[in-house]
Amino acid sequence: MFDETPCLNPEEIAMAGEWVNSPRMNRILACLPVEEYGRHVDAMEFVLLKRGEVLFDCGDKPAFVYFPTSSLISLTSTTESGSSAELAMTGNDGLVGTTLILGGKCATHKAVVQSAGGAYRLRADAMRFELGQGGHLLQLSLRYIHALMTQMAQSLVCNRHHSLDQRLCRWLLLYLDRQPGDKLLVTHQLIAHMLGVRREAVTEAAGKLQAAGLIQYSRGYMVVINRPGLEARVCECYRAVKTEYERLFDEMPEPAPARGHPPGPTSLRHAYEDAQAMLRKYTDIYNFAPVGYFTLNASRAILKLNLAGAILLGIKHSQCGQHRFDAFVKPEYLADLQQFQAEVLGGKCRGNCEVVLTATDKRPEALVRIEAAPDDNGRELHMVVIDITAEKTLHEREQYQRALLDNCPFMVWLKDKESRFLAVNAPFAHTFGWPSAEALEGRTDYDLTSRELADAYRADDRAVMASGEKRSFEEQIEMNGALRWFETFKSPVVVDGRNIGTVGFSRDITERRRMEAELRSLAATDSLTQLANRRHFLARLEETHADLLRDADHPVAVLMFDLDHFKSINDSLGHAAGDAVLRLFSSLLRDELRAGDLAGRIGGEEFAVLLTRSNPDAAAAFAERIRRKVAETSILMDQRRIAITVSIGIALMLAEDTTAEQALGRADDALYRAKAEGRNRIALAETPPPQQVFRGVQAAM
Ligand SMILES: Nc1nc2c(ncn2[C@@H]2O[C@H](COP(=O)(O)OP(=O)(O)OP(=O)(O)O)[C@@H](O)[C@H]2O)c(=O)[nH]1
Repeated sequence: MFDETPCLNPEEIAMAGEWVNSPRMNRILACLPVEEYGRHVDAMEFVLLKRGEVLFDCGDKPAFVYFPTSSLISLTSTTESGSSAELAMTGNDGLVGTTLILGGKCATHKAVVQSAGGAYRLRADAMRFELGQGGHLLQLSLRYIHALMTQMAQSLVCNRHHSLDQRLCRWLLLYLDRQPGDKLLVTHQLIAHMLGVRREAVTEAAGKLQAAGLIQYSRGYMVVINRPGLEARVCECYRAVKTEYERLFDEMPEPAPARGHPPGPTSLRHAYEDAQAMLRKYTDIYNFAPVGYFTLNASRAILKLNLAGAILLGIKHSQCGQHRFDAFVKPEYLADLQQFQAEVLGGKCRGNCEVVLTATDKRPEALVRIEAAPDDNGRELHMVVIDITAEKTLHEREQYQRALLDNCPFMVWLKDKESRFLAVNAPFAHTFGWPSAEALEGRTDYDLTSRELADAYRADDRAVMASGEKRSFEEQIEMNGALRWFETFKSPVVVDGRNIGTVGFSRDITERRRMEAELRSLAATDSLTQLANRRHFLARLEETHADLLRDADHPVAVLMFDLDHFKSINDSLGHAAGDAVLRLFSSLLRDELRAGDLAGRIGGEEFAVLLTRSNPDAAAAFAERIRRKVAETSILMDQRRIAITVSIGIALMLAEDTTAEQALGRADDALYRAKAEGRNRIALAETPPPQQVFRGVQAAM
């Protein structure tokens, strides 16, 4: 029938290339509502058809339905003797594969590419599924078949009753209406074939049209240069077909890019561009949304889904219709999903449901939140599916972190670089008397404490951020009327090498401090007398000596005391009585001390006293007061009155002393002398001269 084998010449490629890229160039596809269009487009495949290519032959089972955009397809019928004629032609006005739509198994005609160009094709099974949905595509397809039958019937009438000139005009105009541009890549032989007449007759008729200035032809192609002239000359068969085709598109509810009068190539192109722009926008929003969009029918077959949805399920975007959503849901969640669907379709207001999707080869199991609404008829479910696995994991991790923080015995806080609290733990909020940790978020130290303290904390934070170093300190803060000790650690929070805030830990160490003080005191105290023990007394003696070396203007006196004949008390009355005497003497001693002075028990019944900022006279007066008080005191025990006396040695600590114990040694020597001289008396160490010290004391004795 065609003298060329299937091919594309450069001119055809240029023409096709100009038009190939938009499914909306096909008027049926352009008439589909955007939603339905979006669903089909993904399943379609673009093909560049070569002139002479047979899409299917009579008796074939068509594997695809074609929606030509810039190609033109002839539907032809061939007799047993081999002669053929064109039944109808289909271009961007329709589809090829009507057998499928009408439910037939095999094609009753042949579909052959008459003019090379582009087409989109949909697999037969996908088309059947779409037709089964009863949507706009079905309506349009049936209407198109009606228009096609009109074209066939009109061709039959025309071929029988009208002149070849008119038939040629009809054929050329039908051709032009179905493909872009005004150029027809046809030979006289081809036209003759299509019209079922001899080539010479076509050449003659074409010659007339060319002579009338309506067309121009050269070998292989024809250009229409006066379309109105052709329309004036054509018979009514063309207009009958055209009217039917316009009705097909005009009565569709959805606005189509091409309406009203037959669009010329330019207006058609604009309409396509607008439609394409709108589609691109819509498709982008729909497909690149960060959540999955799904439309399910009553049995939860996926009618439509976007790119994110396809990725979530691990299926191809074009595979909608082949899957049920249930296949991706873990079985234990199916009942809830079904109930959710029933409630949504039944108009009950259920916010969402959460189900777990089974793992795919691209991702592990995913927890998704589904929000849904019914379509207008309450039959389909429009779902937004959000993968909340990460959100849930994050939430759980936050709960763990919160538990960790709240159960931490420290107060913990995080501050931004403006010293605003980003997070604090429950102990922190509790310590400052706030109802919850959350209530402190966004607040500052100025909301918690005095301006002065808040200023200091702010300065600390800045110092930590500026230096990038940790800081720790102990401080005493008045809290609820009581002074409490806190130990605080602050560190910078570093992200990508920048200090963006601080993290702090603090704990109340009031009790620890109290215990430490108690331990220190216990370690320094003689348990029997509650005076300083020997170790503590000697330590203080050392410190005092060091002070004296720095400041010799404040003399220090060291006194040694020893109870006289103490052994006899022990021996005669027992050890407990001896202890009682030691305690009594200690209390007498303590009563005479000024602040800054220290008394210690440095041996069994030996005591020492350190008098700071003293002088020989004052030290002697102190010693004398003690001696007299002891002598005047007696203890009644086992109905016996026990009299006690004490001997005392005094020495001044000298700046020349190389050790503190030298002064103690001199006081001990003086004590020894006091004992030797008869006890119950005071003796002053050799240096400084004794007469200075004893002035007035001797007189008292
Ligand atoms: N009850 C009691 N006795 C103690 C304690 N420590 C030491 N002693 C006794 O104190 C006595 C000290 O006796 P001595 O050193 O001989 O001195 P003294 O009897 O006081 O005689 P002079 O010091 O020379 O007057 C001993 O009997 C010790 O056992 C103590 O903690 N309690």
